[in-house]
Amino acid sequence: MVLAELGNKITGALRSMANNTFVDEAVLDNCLKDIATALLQADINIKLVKQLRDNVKRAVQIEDMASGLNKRKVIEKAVFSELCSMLDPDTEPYELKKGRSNVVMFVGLQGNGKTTTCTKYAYANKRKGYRPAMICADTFRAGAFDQLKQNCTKAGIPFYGSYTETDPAAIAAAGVQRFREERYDLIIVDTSGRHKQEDALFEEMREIEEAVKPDCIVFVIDGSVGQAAYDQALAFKQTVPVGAVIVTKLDGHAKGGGALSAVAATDSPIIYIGTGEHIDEFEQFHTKSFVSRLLGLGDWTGFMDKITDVIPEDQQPELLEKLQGGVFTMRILYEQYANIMKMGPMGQIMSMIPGFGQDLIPKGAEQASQERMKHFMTMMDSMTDQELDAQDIKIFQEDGRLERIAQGSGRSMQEVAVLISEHKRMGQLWGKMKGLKMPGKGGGMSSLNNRQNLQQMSKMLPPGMLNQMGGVGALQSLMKQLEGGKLPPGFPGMGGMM
Ligand SMILES: Nc1nc2c(ncn2[C@@H]2O[C@H](COP(=O)(O)OP(=O)(O)OP(=O)(O)O)[C@@H](O)[C@H]2O)c(=O)[nH]1
Repeated sequence: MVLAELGNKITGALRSMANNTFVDEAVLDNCLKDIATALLQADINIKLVKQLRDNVKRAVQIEDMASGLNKRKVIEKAVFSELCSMLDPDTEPYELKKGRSNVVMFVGLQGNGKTTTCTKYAYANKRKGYRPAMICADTFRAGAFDQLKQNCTKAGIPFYGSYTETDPAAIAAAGVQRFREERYDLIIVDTSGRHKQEDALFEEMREIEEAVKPDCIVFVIDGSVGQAAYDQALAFKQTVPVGAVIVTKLDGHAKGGGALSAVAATDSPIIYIGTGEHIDEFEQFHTKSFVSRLLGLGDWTGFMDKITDVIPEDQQPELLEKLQGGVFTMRILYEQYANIMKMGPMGQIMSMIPGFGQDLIPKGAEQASQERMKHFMTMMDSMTDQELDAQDIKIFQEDGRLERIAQGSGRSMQEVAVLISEHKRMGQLWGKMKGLKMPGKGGGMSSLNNRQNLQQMSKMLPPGMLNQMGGVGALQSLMKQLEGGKLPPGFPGMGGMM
């Protein structure tokens, strides 16, 4: 991600202050100059950069600072907090409400990733327990309805559109009415875009808004738009009441900064970012976590979001019970693989851990790991209930079992044997976790910043995940290194599934 370069440059500017014995006005000015240059190079709006510089200087008041204070730390804190303010409009996004039909309309220029983003948004909320449905109100682009249909079919989401009706507002209204009647609680309206801002597009947007009266309008913007992003976002906001922003394509070569400035233009919060073409490559946006990650400080909140996403709170006691029981069956292993698969790309998750970059797990290795898990799950699909719930692995030594599982799943007997030994290895790991306590609701889920909390977290992780990360010991040694102010060059034991 090119944004990582921005983070490195800002961190570099902050660290360079350590080269000076005394941190005075001149040192601060130099550091801020480097930070401003980095932000401008990332296409952040020039007015916002100037504001950040002025605000940090005002907040720090270096000449008046008491002599005992660690000036570098104060400056770092001020920069962190100004970066957060720049990305946080201080307005809350619309919160979806259960038990009613929430209508969310997506707007943005053509090609910015609207249709893909609508599907990702629907899918992310489906996983949270909503019943989403999508409407294609784009009659401008030939093939738009087909694209939406294809996306929805893959994601298992109902859709509505028309090949004959030419009025997008009429399609949107009819679709919303139908899905309301069918009691869908999240109705997503995908609108058309144009290559550029033009009156016809804005008029159409107004008509659709009028027809469906959405609860929230989401503005989708491509992360690579650059300095033009601010004016583009402003034009949309002046036409319809944009309430949230999603920045797409923050993977790849997007500089990102321009699109991030859309927050200031729309006065609306970023709710998600797109980090790839795949439906899973979509992350909830929390300003502080994002800035933390940008500066290489990790993102425990995002990390815990992912974990609580896949182990819903009501299932956590059940997991705890199994843990305390210390019996590790094939069925538990199956559930843990399913949890890991639900978490999405591992590289994305690892980048949320302090000191790790997105590039730690190469995409190829990640795919191979997912494939392997899928194969394991297919083999387990061919097991009987007796095998899945067996408390003693010896059952698999009985004549013909391995062969039957291999045949049923279309895998080789050797692969089934590998699965059995993997199960054994994981069972031993679980044995070590016997009797541990699970953090309770609000019990430090988002503030895992000390050793005790980190240990707690390790207890919550699905064992497959923990294994991928290098086990409990790896987490603890990571914490030790962090306490010592050192970021580790790599995570020990990245073997396991990878
Ligand atoms: N790398 C990457 N590609 C993305 C992301 N989001 C969308 N895309 C790709 O961007 C291209 C355009 O996406 P669409 O969803 O068709 O764009 P759109 O804004 O709906 O276009 P119109 O329907 O014409 O308005 C597609 O190839 C998507 O796969 C992302 O986060 N990362």
